Amino acid sequence: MTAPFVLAVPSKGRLQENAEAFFTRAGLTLAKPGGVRDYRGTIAGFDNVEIAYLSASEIASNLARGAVHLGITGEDLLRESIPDADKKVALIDGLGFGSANVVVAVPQAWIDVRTMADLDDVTTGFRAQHNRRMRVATKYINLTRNFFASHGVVDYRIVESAGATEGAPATGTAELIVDITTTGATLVANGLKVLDDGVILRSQANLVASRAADWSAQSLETARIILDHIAARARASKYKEVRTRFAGCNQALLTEAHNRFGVVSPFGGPTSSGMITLHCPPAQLYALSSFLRANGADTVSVASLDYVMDRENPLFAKLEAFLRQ
Ligand SMILES: Nc1ncnc2c1ncn2[C@@H]1O[C@H](COP(=O)(O)OP(=O)(O)OP(=O)(O)O)[C@@H](O)[C@H]1O
Ligand SMILES: O=P(O)(O)OC[C@H]1O[C@H](OP(=O)(O)OP(=O)(O)O)[C@H](O)[C@@H]1O
Ligand SMILES: [Mg+2]
Repeated sequence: MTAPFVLAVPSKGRLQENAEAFFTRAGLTLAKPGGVRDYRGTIAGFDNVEIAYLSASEIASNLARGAVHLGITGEDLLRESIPDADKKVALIDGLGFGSANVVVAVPQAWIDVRTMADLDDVTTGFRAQHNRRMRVATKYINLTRNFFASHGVVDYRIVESAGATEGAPATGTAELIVDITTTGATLVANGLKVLDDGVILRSQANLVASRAADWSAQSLETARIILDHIAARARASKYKEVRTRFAGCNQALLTEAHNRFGVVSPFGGPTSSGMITLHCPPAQLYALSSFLRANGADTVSVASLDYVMDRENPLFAKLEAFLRQ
């Protein structure tokens, strides 16, 4: 039997539910044959796919090693744990969930410290005055080093923190922190503020491909089918389907609709009786239907799309381009 194609899915934490819902929306039904506690799964209808349920950070390291072909994890974990990440993994698609920023935060009481340049001044002053360097609590060691270096900040040292990082300044184990934040509530609760230019990374969950995985012809074909499902769903959710028929519907009108509302006509121009099917960005639906009625349409119907299967698959194209590099 040939080696299976391995897809890594978050097994816990805040990415888990969203990741499972994402595959379901794409028409890929994940199943755990051994019950909820099983850390191996399958996709209904795929014989040769193995789902590996792992934590978000394990998914990042497995992608780097090539132990999984595709996986879902946070960009923060990829950039932190994989040196030269863009050579080892391809971020195929941002998924619109798991959004969080990796930030530099200092005590709110430091009213004169608003920017990284201000931080540079105080770290230098601190070292001169106390004869030791300011401490930065974080688990994002590599991101912190690179970001501080790019701002010329050198008088600091990192105190590795595995959890409750925001508490470090109050408990006296560090002067400032680098951590991930979404709502900012944890920072505020701990009397901290983000520096104005202190956003290191805007992260979200991504669908990620590994270069080091075993990309046999069969694995590539499996990836193509999985990405085809995902692309069809992504394409469908960008548009609503708009249908109408009226005598004055012509190519000039469609060109105007395209330019004004971002509308596309996937099946070509209107029929001889003026029948047309359009795809329209959701935010432009009312404006488009007003435009069509002003030009003679009596009725305009709007429907949601589940899937749009195009010949082109931009996600698979990205994977192929990455593996060719
Ligand atoms: N507010 C947030 N705080 C932390 N992580 C977030 C947040 N929002 C989104 N994430 C994303 O979720 C990823 C995993 O964090 P989460 O806390 O959900 O998992 P976890 O089970 O704690 O993982 P691990 O055990 O590996 O730390 C983060 O690396 C980040 O990409
Ligand atoms: O900006 P906020 O919306 O307040 O979210 C940020 C907090 O959430 C995360 O912790 P998490 O809940 O994952 O706990 P953990 O550190 O144990 O993983 C993160 O480490 C912050 O502490
Ligand atoms: Mg966590």
